[in-house]
Amino acid sequence: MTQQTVAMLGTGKMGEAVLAGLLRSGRSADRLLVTVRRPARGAELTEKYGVTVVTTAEAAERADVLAIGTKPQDAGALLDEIRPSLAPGKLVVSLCAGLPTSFFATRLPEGTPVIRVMTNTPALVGQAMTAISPGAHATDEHLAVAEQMFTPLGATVRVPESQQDAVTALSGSGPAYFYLIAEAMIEAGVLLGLPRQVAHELIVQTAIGSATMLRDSGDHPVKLREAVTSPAGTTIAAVRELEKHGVRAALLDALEAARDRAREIAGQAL
Ligand SMILES: NC(=O)C1=CN([C@@H]2O[C@H](COP(=O)(O)OP(=O)(O)OC[C@H]3O[C@@H](n4cnc5c(N)ncnc54)[C@H](OP(=O)(O)O)[C@@H]3O)[C@@H](O)[C@H]2O)C=CC1
Ligand SMILES: O=C(O)[C@@H]1CCC=N1
Repeated sequence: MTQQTVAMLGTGKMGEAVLAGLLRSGRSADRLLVTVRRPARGAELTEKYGVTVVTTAEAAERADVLAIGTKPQDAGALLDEIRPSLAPGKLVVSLCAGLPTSFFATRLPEGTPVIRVMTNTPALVGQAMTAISPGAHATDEHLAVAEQMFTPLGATVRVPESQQDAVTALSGSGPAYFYLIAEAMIEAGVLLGLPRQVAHELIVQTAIGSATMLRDSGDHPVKLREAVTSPAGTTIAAVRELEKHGVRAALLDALEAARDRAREIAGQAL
């Protein structure tokens, strides 16, 4: 399959992570266009990645794939800019949390194929988790184009669009939860008297080791946790505190809140 030209419309934290991931995976910079709201941001992206900054109209004309990387709240205004210049056959790929493909379809020319993806910032290091859902006019060929775009950035999975708000709560926001836990564990190390840098190194390597075992062993997390938890040992003393403080229930509530917020964002944008 030939490399398509991808335009990232709205290149902030997530757009940049995808852009960097695409370049890192071997896509050439001359197949990548970006649009920005502020010229200084455009200059920064060109200097860092060698990509071309274009107007929204140029992106709509030149790119095969238009990736929407604005905040959901800014997507409507962007679509108003795209609509007059969008030629038939262009694929629109939304990175936006909450917004259904119908949000895009109703604001773009009839028949425009739209794919909704939920990816995450580890795209920067080739470890993204991307969930892909086709909208009304997206064919298997369009899905293949989206997969060709995101597979080099990490893992991909196809999900029904109805599951995308849940996906957003789990893997879209997921890195933030792991960083929060890492931050808290490093603080605990400081509380226990370790130098901050040592605590940082211990927790980062422990996170990498644990994540690698989770992925590579194929074992359920319960089995891996039990293997660490010696009878009358140290781990069970900590686990008792975590359970006492409701960490499990907090995570259930937290992810439900994230899912609900995705729905609310959609409700506000429609
Ligand atoms: N951050 C994350 O981890 C994830 C984010 N997402 C989704 O990705 C999208 C972007 O999020 P994030 O990167 O965090 O947000 P940012 O605010 O960092 O990025 C959005 C970018 O869009 C730019 N922008 C807004 N309107 C326009 C326009 N009309 N033309 C060109 N550029 C425009 C903004 O410019 P300016 O700099 O002027 O504000 C900004 O650079 C959201 O929809 C979010 O739901 C999905 C998964 C994970
Ligand atoms: O916080 C957000 O809304 C975005 C979507 C998923 C991760 N970050």
